Amino acid sequence: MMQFKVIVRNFSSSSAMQSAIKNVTVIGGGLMGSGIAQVSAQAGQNVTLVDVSNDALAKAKKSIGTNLSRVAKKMYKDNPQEGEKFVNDSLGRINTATDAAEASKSADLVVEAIVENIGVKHKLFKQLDGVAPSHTIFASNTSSLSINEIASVVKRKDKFGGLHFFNPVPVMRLLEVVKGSETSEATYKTMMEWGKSVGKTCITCKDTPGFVVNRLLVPYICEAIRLYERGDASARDIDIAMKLGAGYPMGPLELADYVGLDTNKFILDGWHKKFPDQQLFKPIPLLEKLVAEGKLGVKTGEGFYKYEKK
Ligand SMILES: CC(=O)CC(=O)SCCNC(=O)CCNC(=O)[C@H](O)C(C)(C)COP(=O)(O)OP(=O)(O)OC[C@H]1O[C@@H](n2cnc3c(N)ncnc32)[C@H](O)[C@@H]1OP(=O)(O)O
Ligand SMILES: NC(=O)C1=CN([C@@H]2O[C@H](COP(=O)(O)OP(=O)(O)OC[C@H]3O[C@@H](n4cnc5c(N)ncnc54)[C@H](O)[C@@H]3O)[C@@H](O)[C@H]2O)C=CC1
Repeated sequence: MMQFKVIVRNFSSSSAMQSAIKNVTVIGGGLMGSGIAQVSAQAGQNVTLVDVSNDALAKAKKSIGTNLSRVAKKMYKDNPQEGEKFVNDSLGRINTATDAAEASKSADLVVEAIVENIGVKHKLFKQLDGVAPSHTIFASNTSSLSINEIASVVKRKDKFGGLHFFNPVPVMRLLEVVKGSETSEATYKTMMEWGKSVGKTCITCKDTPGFVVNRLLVPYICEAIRLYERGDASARDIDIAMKLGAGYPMGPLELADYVGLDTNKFILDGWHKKFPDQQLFKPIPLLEKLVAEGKLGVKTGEGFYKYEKK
């Protein structure tokens, strides 16, 4: 029987592939930013994790500590002392800050993982472009926006690309490396090398909506929400169906809650605006309702399901 086993690939500083990137600034300390900070620190890089919210930073540090311990337990199962050192060394490489401009002044790479909103991303990158060193590469972890459009506000368009991670970052092995129309070969090569250095298998994508994974995954999740909304099956049964019938580790509604219903809605709204005739991207009343009620999934304790608040 084929087994679906989640494999955590661990890259300590000693085993990591060398990367030209030593100092990484990760902007946005939510679900994704905290994971990106973790894998970078595990790989021996100096990380500054930035968020506008001190609460988010405190939560991020706590979850990084917990997740590093999970990694250490497996990596150093016969040597708990080494495991503790790995956790402390990795945590010690992560600083936190609330001033993105200041935090970018010493960065070789800035990875942005803030809210999926083009206006907010533009404001951030425009500000950083004026202060970051000229060699600094800018990357967005956007799920659905165009890398060219995000890069349109910076002068360093040759040093701008997409680095799209998957949730949970420490576990999911893929990194989509997105080349914008003006991303230079040198930037692309550095991004690919950096991706490998943080333990990911990198694929290359053009700057098309959703790149590879989300162009397939988001319509699938949306169709599942519509199926549930129509009352064709219960949430639980839809999820069981896709886990047992298609071998997915999570059902589509569980996955929507895991990704965040706000993020799902941002993606769908953006694509609907761009492609109003595409049926798959039409707004979903149930999704709108849940988001309006603040039921964003795991992160708020309720979405399609209820969760214990962490
Ligand atoms: C929206 C976008 O732009 C793109 C996206 O991200 S789309 C979303 C992509 N992600 C997915 O599709 C996730 C699908 N789900 C899964 O792969 C799995 O359900 C899951 C990895 C999330 C959890 O797996 P699980 O078996 O149900 O739970 P659990 O036993 O807790 O975890 C499995 C392993 O991962 C580890 N793990 C889970 N989360 C972790 C984390 N955040 N950090 C470190 N390790 C973690 C656990 O320690 C465990 O390790 P062992 O098996 O060695 O003990
Ligand atoms: N949730 C997911 O599964 C995935 C999300 N993404 C993308 O990653 C990005 C972040 O998503 P999540 O981590 O899920 O969101 P999140 O809501 O968990 O975290 C976003 C964080 O950014 C902070 N923030 C907002 N504006 C900021 C600013 N101007 N400067 C600094 N910090 C700011 C917020 O305070 C929040 O802590 C989005 O672009 C999303 O589309 C990509 C892959 C998967």
